[in-house]
Amino acid sequence: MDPYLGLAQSKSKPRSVLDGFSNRHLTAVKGGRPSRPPIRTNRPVSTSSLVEPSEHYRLLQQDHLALLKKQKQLEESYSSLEERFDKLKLEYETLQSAYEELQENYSASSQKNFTAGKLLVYLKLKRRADKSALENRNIIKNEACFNTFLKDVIMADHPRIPRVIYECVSVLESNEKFLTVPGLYRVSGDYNVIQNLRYDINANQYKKLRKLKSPHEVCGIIKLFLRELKDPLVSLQMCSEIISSVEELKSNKRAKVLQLVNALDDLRLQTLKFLMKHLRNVANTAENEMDAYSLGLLMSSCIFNETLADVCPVKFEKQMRMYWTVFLLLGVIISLLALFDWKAKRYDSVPGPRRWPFIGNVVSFLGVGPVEIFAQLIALGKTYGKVYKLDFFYDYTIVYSSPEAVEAIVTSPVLAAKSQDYDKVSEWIGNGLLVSRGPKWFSRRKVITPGFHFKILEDFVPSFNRQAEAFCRKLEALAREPGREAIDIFPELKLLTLGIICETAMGVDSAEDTAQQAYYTRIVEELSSILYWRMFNVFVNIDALFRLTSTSRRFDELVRKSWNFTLNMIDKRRKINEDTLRVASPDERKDETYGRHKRALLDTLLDARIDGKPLTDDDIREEVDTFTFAGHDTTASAMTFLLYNVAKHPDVQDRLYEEILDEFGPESTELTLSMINNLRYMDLVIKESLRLYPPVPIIARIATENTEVLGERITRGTSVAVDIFLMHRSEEYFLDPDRFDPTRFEGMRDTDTFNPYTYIPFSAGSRNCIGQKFAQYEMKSVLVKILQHFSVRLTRENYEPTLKAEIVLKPATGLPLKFVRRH
Ligand code: HEM
Repeated sequence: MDPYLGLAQSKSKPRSVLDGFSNRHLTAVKGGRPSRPPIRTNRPVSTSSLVEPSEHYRLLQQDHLALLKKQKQLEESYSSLEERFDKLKLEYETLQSAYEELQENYSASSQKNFTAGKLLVYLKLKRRADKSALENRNIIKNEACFNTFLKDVIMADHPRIPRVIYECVSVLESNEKFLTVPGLYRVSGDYNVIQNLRYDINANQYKKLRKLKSPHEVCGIIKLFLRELKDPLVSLQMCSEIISSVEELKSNKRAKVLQLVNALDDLRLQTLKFLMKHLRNVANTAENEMDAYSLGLLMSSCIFNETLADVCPVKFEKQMRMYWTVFLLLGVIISLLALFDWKAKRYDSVPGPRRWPFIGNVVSFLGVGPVEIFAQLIALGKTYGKVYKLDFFYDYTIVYSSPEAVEAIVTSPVLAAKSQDYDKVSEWIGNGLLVSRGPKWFSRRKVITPGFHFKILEDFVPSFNRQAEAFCRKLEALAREPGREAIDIFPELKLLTLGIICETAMGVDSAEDTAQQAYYTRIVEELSSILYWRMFNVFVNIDALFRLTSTSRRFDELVRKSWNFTLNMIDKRRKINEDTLRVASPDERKDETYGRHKRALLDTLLDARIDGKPLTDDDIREEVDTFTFAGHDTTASAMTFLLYNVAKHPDVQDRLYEEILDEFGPESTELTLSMINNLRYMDLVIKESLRLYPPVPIIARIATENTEVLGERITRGTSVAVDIFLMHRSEEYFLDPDRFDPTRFEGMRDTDTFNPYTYIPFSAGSRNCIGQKFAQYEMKSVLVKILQHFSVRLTRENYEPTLKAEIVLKPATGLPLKFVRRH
C-alpha cells in the first residue's frame, strides 16, 4: 500500500474546492451575493500500521500545513471573485437604470410634459418607478391596437378617440403638403412600411409615423386599422335595423343618417365625427383630386368593414413580400431609367392619376384585392371623367367611357385586336374566338356564326325549359333545408348555365356529370381570380416572375383539369355522332347532318372546313374552352344580378308575374321561342339589369397601328379600354343612373338623341358577343320558370352588393336572396 495515497489524493483535487462557485453559478445569481462555498478537506485515509507513529504524525502535520496554505489561497481568490461580482452587479444596475431612464424620457417627451418628479429622477435625486408602477400610471401601455375591439384600443387623451387615428390625422393635417398630394386615400402606400409601422404602433410607438415623407402610408394605416377592427366602426346590422331600404334613405336622408349616428355609442360617435371632419378637409382640398364621392367609395368598405372578409382568394399578402424584394432590386435600375422619362410625354394631354417615374401607376394596384381594384377604377372614372390614362412601366392604357369613343374604337380596324391582358387568358382557353386576332378570328367567326342561327336557338328552348324546371326543384329543396334563410344563388346559377351550355352547345347530356361540372365551376372561379390578379399586378404580369410563384404551378394544374373536362366533352360528342351513324342506312350516311336534328355548336366545329381543311383537335378544344367559359360565367352573373334586382323591387316583380300570367297562365308551361319573344316587359327588366350590372364591365383593345380616337393620337402598342360599367352609370347618358327603372328603355331607341353605343352590355361592332341572343333566351326562360314557382325576396331589405370584377362582374359575397313558393 502506498503510504502517500491520502496526500496524493488531496493534491490532485484542488479544483474540486471551486466546484460550487463556477462561472455559471455567478451568472445565475444576479439578485444577490452567492453563499460562501464549503471548503472540503481531503483527510488522508488511515495509514497503514507499517508506518512509525512519529513518522505518521509528521506526515499529518505536513499535510495539515499544506491544507492551511491552500485554504488561504482559496479564500483570497474567493474574495477577489466576490469583488468582481459586486462590480458586475453595479454595472448591471447602472445599465438598467440608464435604459429605464431612456424609456421614461421618451414617453415624457412624447407626452410633452416634463414633470418635477421626472426631473428629480433625471438628476438622480429620486429612485425611478419600476415597470409595473409605470403601467399603473398609464405611462407604458402594451395593449394591442390593430385587429382588436374598439373598446380595447389605446385612446388619445383628447379627444377620446383611438390614438392611432388621432396621430395619423395630426400627421396628415399638420403638414400642408400632405393634404394636397393627388390620390390621397386612393393610392396605396408602401406595403412594407405600413406593416413595419403596424408593429411600432401596436407597441405604442409613433415616432416613425411622424417622420414619414409620404402621406399614402399614413392613410394606409388609417384604412388598415379600420379594416381590422373586430367590431366595425359602424355595423351593417345596425344600418339595416335603422334604414330598411335605399329608397327610404333617399327620401329621408338627413333624418335617417341622424338616427344612425345617434344610435352609435359615444366612442364610435366621437371617432366617426373626428374622421369625417378630417375627410371633409381632404375633400375640400382641390389639389388632391379626391372628391367626397371617391372618398366615400374608398372609405365605406373600411368603416363598414364586414363585407370585405374573405374576398381575396389568392394569398396576395404572402406573395407581396417576394415582389417587394424584386421591387427593391429593380429600384436602382428604375432611378437610372427615370432620367429618360421622355416616354411619359406621349399622353401629356390625357388626365390621369399621378404617376411615378418609370413605374407609373404600378404601386396603386399592388397588394390590393379585386374588390378594391374595382372600387379604384370607379373612383378614377368619377375623378377624371370620360377619358383617363393608366401607366404600367410606360405601357399605357387609355380608359374611355363615352359612346363617341366606343363608336370610334369598335369600328376601327386597327383597334380590333384584343389587348395583351387577353394573352394571359389565352394560356387557359387558347386562341379561340374571344382572344384571336386578324384572319384567324375572321375565318372562325364565319364558321361559327351559323351555329347561333335563330333556327338552331329555337331547338335549344326545350333544353332551357327542362333545365330551368330541374333548377326550380333544386331551389325548392334548398329553401326547405332547416335553418336556411337565404340561398347563395351565384354558384347555383353557374351550375345551371354550365349545364345548359354542355347540353345545347356541346350536345352532351349534362345530367351525367354534375359532380364534374361543379368541380369545373370552382376551377373557373380560381383561374379567373388568378388571371385578374396578373392583369393588375405588373410583377406577376411578367411571365418569368409569375413562373417563380407557387400560384403558377396551381394555375397550370387548374388549366390541365379544365382541359380534361372539355376534352371529355368532345370525346363524348364524337362518340354520340359515331353511334348515330352506325345504325344509319347507306343513304342516310351520305347526308353529313344525318341524325343531328338538334345540331350542337360542337358539331359545327367538328364538321368545319377552313381552306378545305378540318379543324385540328387543338383548334376544336380552344373553341370549346372559349364557349364553355364565355357562355356560362357571364350568364350566371347576369342572372344573379337580375334576381337581385327583381327581389329588391317587388313592384317590378309583380308586373313581371302579371305578364307571365297573361301570356301563359299560372301553370308551368312548355315555352317556345315565339312565346318568349312576347314577354316585352321582361325584355326591359333584363336590359335595365344588364345596364346596372354589366357582366363584362370592361373590355380592352390594342392599337396595331398609330391611330386616333376622338382627336387624341394613339401610338401603336397602346391599349384602349372601354369602361362599360362607368358609362352605363353616367348621369350624362342616363337620368338618375343608379335607379333601377326598366321603363327608361321604353321607346328610348326611337329618340333622336339616343346613341346606341351608350348601352353595350354585349359590346358592339364586329367583335360583339356572338352568344347574346342565346343568353337572352336562356335568361328569359329561366326567369319565367323561377317566377312561376317562387316569389323572390331579399332577407336584408336595404342590401347593396359589394362588387368585384374578376374578368366577369360578381358580388363579393353571397346575396341574401330568399325563394318563397307561390303555391
Ligand atoms: C349575359 C350574358 C353575356 C354577356 C353580358 C356577354 C358579353 C360579352 C362581351 C361584352 C363580349 C366582348 C368581349 C370583348 O370585347 O373582350 C363578348 C364576347 C363573346 N361572347 Fe359573350 N356575353 C354573354 C353570354 C355569352 C354566351 C352565352 C356565349 C356563348 C354561348 C358567349 C360567347 C362569346 C364569345 C365567343 C365572344 C367573343 C366574340 C368575338 O370576339 O368574336 N357570350 N360577350
